[in-house]
Amino acid sequence: MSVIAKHLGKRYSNGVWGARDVNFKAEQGKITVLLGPNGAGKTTTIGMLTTLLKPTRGEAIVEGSSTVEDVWKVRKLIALCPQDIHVDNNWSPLDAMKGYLMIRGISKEEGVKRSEKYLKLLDLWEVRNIPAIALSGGQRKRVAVAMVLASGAPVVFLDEPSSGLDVEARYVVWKSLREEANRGKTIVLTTHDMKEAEILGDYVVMISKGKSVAKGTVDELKDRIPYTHKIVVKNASKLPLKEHIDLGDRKIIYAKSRGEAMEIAEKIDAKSIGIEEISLEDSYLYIVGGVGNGEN
Ligand SMILES: Nc1ncnc2c1ncn2[C@@H]1O[C@H](COP(=O)(O)OP(=O)(O)OP(=O)(O)O)[C@@H](O)[C@H]1O
Repeated sequence: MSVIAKHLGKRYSNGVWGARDVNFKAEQGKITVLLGPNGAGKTTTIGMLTTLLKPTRGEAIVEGSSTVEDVWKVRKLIALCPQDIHVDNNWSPLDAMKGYLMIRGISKEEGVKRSEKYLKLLDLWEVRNIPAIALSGGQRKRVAVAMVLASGAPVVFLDEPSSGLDVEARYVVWKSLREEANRGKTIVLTTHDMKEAEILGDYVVMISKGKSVAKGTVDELKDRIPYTHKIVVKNASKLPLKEHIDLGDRKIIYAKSRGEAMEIAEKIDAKSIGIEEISLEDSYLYIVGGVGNGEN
């Protein structure tokens, strides 16, 4: 099952372009991550891919079917975990899951089986009978993730599935998403968290100001930056070097090798200084910061 975005754009009725030109292909058995800051157009893109929003331009295609012309065909193939989740306050996680699966046409017996499996997988078994009003925000979020994974839909979209989760809960969600991808699901998720994209993304699509500006595996995206290491300087008011990125609490200088990084580091007088290999965040700053070439 594949998901294709082709020059996808959406202009809202107030004239704002939520997305301008998004292009990518999400493949079966892989986790495709749409990575971008607040307001980049990730939710708008997910809306078009899931038939909730009609594109103003371009095409969204799920397994060969257009999300505009074949709405119901597409809807049968997909499940969506939205950014803002609503679980009825009186329903327990177990009831909510069973109800959701029933609506999706899954038999009662199978629904119970799947609910149990995914509540355990998402570490919700202990709270399965507690009314949702008594759950934490993170537990509610995990209920929603459990629902879409249990749906059996071959294509799953998740809009910021781990925002608001603590470290432990994030790992639980990440592990369950990886298992589902390994079982052959096509997973498309959004995040603004570089670490999440780096850990989870088999394929990462960087979105900036409504456009997909770069895409590829994490390693491919890292190769777009002509550096291998960075010197991270904390609490330094001034640096003797002109070329650095100022991130407020940290200042970053890039180097083409560990040796070069060590040479630069020796010249800097600061209390806290470290040398690190470059990460996806550096690649993002390089590409989205306008130094790299845009791509579509
Ligand atoms: N219903 C709407 N009507 C008008 N403008 C909208 C609407 N929804 C989103 N926008 C605008 O479209 C742009 C993209 O928003 P979108 O929610 O898609 O971004 P995002 O990348 O998902 O951001 P976040 O990480 O904050 O969720 C923003 O400028 C936003 O203000």
